[in-house]
Amino acid sequence: MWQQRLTQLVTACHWIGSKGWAPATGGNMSVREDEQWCWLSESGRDKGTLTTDDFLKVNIATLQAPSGRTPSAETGLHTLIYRLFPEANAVLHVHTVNATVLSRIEKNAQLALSGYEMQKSLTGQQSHLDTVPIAIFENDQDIAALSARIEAYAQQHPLHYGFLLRGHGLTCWGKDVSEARRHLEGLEFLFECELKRRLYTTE
Ligand SMILES: CSCCC(=O)C(=O)COP(=O)(O)O
Ligand SMILES: [Zn+2]
Repeated sequence: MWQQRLTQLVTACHWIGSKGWAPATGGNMSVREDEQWCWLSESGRDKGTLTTDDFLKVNIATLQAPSGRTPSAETGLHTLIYRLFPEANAVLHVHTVNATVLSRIEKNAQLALSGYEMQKSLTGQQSHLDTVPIAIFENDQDIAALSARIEAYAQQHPLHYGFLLRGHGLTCWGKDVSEARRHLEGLEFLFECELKRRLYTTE
């Protein structure tokens, strides 16, 4: 099961690379093996050309990688998502221009998406008339501190689909690689629309 997920993740990484969403080694990706373990991209790799050998088995509770190799610098965000959301089986983190810029233009702690048909690309969304809040967290080089802030937020608010790191990028997830890809592509489309709307209108 997880082996198939990992193969699908490698394909997703190549797609992300072809879109230019993981420039200059930015981004990281993972899939869950089970309750205890996940497979995370090795730190510092070009994420658009990864193979299955570039993913490291990581303990979700301890963040340890038995191989001794170094998993993503943002391992703590992936393991947090697997701990918080038992239904999440794939996590994608990207550095898209739209996510990076929009998260700086929006000064609030949430980006409110509404009025877009493409909101329905997000699981459970049924109408453009609803508002989908996407949390924005201040970026932090201290990933343990950032994880603690995200965990505290998640205890008070619903946290669906993904979150933005201000000036950094988007982290999103799904019940499988296919759903995580749809959330990524849907959110990225919505971010681009929202950026353009803000450029061309004053509302
Ligand atoms: C030039 S990318 C800076 C680090 C980062 O934000 C990222 O997503 C990649 O880090 P990793 O350790 O996963 O390669
Ligand atoms: Zn990053």
